[in-house]
Amino acid sequence: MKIGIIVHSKTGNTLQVAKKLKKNFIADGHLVNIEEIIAINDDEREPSKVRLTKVPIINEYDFLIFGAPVRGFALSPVMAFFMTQSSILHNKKVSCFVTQFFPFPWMGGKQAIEQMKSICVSKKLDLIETAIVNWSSIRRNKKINEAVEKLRRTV
Ligand SMILES: Cc1cc2nc3c(=O)[nH]c(=O)nc-3n(C[C@H](O)[C@H](O)[C@H](O)COP(=O)(O)O)c2cc1C
Repeated sequence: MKIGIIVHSKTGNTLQVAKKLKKNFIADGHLVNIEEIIAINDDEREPSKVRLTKVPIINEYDFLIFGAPVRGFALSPVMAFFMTQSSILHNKKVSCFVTQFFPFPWMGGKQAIEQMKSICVSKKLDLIETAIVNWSSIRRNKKINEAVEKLRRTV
């Protein structure tokens, strides 16, 4: 299967999880690309005002994984903008994950995932699985491995 891991990552945490996921998918025999979303105004808080410098073409993938950081108890505006404006084919299979600094999912991770879920519903995407990685958790590595395994099983 051809898998696209679509990532917004400023300080590298989300990208680190994406790279681990990619390694696992390759071991499972899939074709995998990481596509980074980059914005000129990465700190913009209003999704509709985000301006992207790099817009990945994602229609060629059979399965999409979206990965993004939590910003201000919500999904990063850059990912919110990309997912909302992107002309993704209806019924495409997707999974989503977020990374957040705080140790508990209710401190932004859950809210960000809910946002991703509602974008998927509005785009008629088939959302298969979601995962949250809490970066400051003392069990961070375990959480990364659990998220990777969870997402890996969905493909
Ligand atoms: C402006 C801003 C707001 C943030 N808000 C939250 C938050 O509400 N909850 C949280 O747990 N982490 C928050 N974080 C931390 C990031 O979600 C976390 O460090 C994430 O793993 C960064 O991912 P990246 O390295 O891929 O950019 C925030 C970071 C920034 C820069």
